[in-house]
Amino acid sequence: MSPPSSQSPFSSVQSNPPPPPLPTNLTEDPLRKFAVEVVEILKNQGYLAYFAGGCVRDTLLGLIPSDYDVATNATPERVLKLFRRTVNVGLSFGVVRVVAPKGGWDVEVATFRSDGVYSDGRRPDSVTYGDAKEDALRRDFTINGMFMDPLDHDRVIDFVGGRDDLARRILRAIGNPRDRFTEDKLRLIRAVRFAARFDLTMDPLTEQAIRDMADQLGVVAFERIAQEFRKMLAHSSRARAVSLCRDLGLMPTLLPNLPHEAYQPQVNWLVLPTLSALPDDAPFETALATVCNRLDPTTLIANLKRLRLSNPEIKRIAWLAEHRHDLDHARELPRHRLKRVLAHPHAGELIVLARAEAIARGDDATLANIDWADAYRHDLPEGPLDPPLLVSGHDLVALGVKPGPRFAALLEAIRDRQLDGLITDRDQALDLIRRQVNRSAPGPTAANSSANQTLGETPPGNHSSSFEVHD
Ligand SMILES: Nc1ccn([C@@H]2O[C@H](COP(=O)(O)OP(=O)(O)OP(=O)(O)O)[C@@H](O)[C@H]2O)c(=O)n1
Repeated sequence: MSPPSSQSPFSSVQSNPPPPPLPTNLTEDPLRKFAVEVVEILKNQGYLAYFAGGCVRDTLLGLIPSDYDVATNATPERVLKLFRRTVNVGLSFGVVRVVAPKGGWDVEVATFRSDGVYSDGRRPDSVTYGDAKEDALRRDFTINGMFMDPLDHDRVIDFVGGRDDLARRILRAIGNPRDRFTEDKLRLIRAVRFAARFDLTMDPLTEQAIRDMADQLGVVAFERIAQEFRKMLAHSSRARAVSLCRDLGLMPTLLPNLPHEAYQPQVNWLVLPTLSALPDDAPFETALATVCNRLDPTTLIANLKRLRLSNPEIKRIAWLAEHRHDLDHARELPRHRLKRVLAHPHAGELIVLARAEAIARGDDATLANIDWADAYRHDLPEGPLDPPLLVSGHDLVALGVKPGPRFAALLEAIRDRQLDGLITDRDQALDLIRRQVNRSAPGPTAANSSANQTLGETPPGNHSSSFEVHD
């Protein structure tokens, strides 16, 4: 490591005009203020220190960075000594997390380095501390390879042409794309995420390298792939991201067993217009349910487990997938069934998904049904869906029903009728049971099996009541 120097080593670097003044919401950002303090402390000790990577890109795009990375020529050991609250997040890579004195904020400080061989296709086997230029050249894309000096009017230090590419909206790997992707295969999907998120055109060489190496994405741990996929699907640019994954051949690794059109560029795939029709802030679960729309439940769950989703996430997506068409004929659905769907915690998300699909299909009749269901949902009373039971198990015994599975089914059917607005008092409920018991005579066996058959869930669009008694 060269001795600390306060003189800029960047005289050979293309000198960029300082970016326009930062918007007030950025200068007031407490995380940025803390990151500037970190740079200041390093510089006061005679070290070089800059903002690096994604936070520079975001600032130049006028966005508020969600995190700040600082690159410096101070060794990790020096960084650990200079700051009181630190976490050693990757000493072998020269990375130290510096935590704000009162907590709440942290900034990763990394020593300028060049990476050794990447034998696992994900991380370098070793790193060598170097200078800022070497540190820029080891990074993935030109837009992510810039530094910024917040103490010198946000001067941009750009060894890789990132500023031009950002201005021309190009996503380009630094140096030879194949080398960058060979080093770290996760970059294959990061490229898609950045291109979609910032609406960038892919540089042809970078694009060709992704196409050629797409099947190597699978060497990366699924947790990491899933993190990237999740970020893509949670962002409003999700349709372009999924379309790029398809066009570049990444889809089979992300989600195997999708229908044929999910992997074939130029083939009409309804999922893409549906993703475009989702609201910008739709959660990633809604988007993933959209992408997986034609998977059978078992394959769907296998895919979601493979992506290492949590159980609540899997349940949420599986529920959306199971009920995705329930509202297409909402006006014709038995009320108890409609109310149960609409009272579900994810009903709002289901409406969003069903609406987007109807828009994508240009299906105005279905859209009208979904809008009607949405209005109906807002008119539903707050609080628990199920009304108080009008009859009890004792009543059923008194009426001659033998305890067993039929008990629960009969009580459920009474509730359904209450929800349908067909019965409102105890006498009506008792009468209904009496008639059901009489119908089921001559033998309890016949009665029980008929009740079991008819008291199950009614399929969507099926008009028959779940109770066998006809008014
Ligand atoms: N596989 C990777 C991951 C990261 N980086 C470098 O490390 C920086 C920080 O990485 P990360 O925080 O993962 O991404 P960001 O660029 O900050 O993007 P995001 O806002 O999505 O986190 C990147 O800008 C890039 O310079 C890289 O070269 N190769």
